[in-house]
Amino acid sequence: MAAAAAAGPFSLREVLDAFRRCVTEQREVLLEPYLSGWRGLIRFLQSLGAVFSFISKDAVAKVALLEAQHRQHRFVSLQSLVQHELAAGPAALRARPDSGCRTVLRLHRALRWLQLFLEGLRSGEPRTSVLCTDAYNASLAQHHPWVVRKAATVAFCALPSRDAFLEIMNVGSADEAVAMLGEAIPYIGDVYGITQELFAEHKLLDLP
Ligand SMILES: CCCCCCCC/C=C\CCCCCCCC(=O)N[C@@H](COP(=O)(O)O)[C@H](O)/C=C/CCCCCCCCCCCCC
Repeated sequence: MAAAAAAGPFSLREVLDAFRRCVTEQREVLLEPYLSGWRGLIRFLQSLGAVFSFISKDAVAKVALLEAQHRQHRFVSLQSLVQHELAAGPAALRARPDSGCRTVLRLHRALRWLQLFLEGLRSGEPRTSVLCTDAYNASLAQHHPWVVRKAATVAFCALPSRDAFLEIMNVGSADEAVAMLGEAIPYIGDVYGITQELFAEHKLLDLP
């Protein structure tokens, strides 16, 4: 938990750099920058206040689980993690509530939410709660029970304005922030696309 909650202000540039460093020439997704990108995002979420703590706690726990596996097995990439866990057989993997694969899958779905949300912010729509709800309904919501969906949509009403979001990104003027979003979204989309293919290839997109 401590590592994922590391101090320091949010910087979209750092998150962008982390996701840019994720993808290798061989189209592998490196675990270290992937987790670093998530740690940056979590820092942002934690700065939004207690109303979002049930979400950040879940994200912190998932990143911490992957950090522990990264330390223990020295996985370099998502591909090596998947290969290692599949070696025990698909049935054994499906039975594990603490597998790296099911944890990555949850973050992977959240990455799709992020991609859609950032696209919305870039589009100029000022109502962040609407942007966030739309992105959520098109991604994570279908995997969450009613009570989580309800709590999430209530929390979204407490989101700061679009202008505040652009300021918190810490990259200069609103125009510069929007430009950086345009730069960041394809990197995030690339990581999402490669992970989606990897999980589809191994029939892991519905891990319980
Ligand atoms: C300048 C713009 C930058 C935007 C930065 C956004 C920062 C967002 C940081 C983190 C995103 C949250 C990641 C949430 C991961 C959720 C994983 C998940 O689906 N977990 C559920 C299933 O887990 P298992 O039970 O199967 O282990 C779990 O039940 C979830 C519980 C918490 C509710 C999750 C709601 C997620 C809403 C989407 C994030 C909204 C954040 C809004 C902040 C802008």
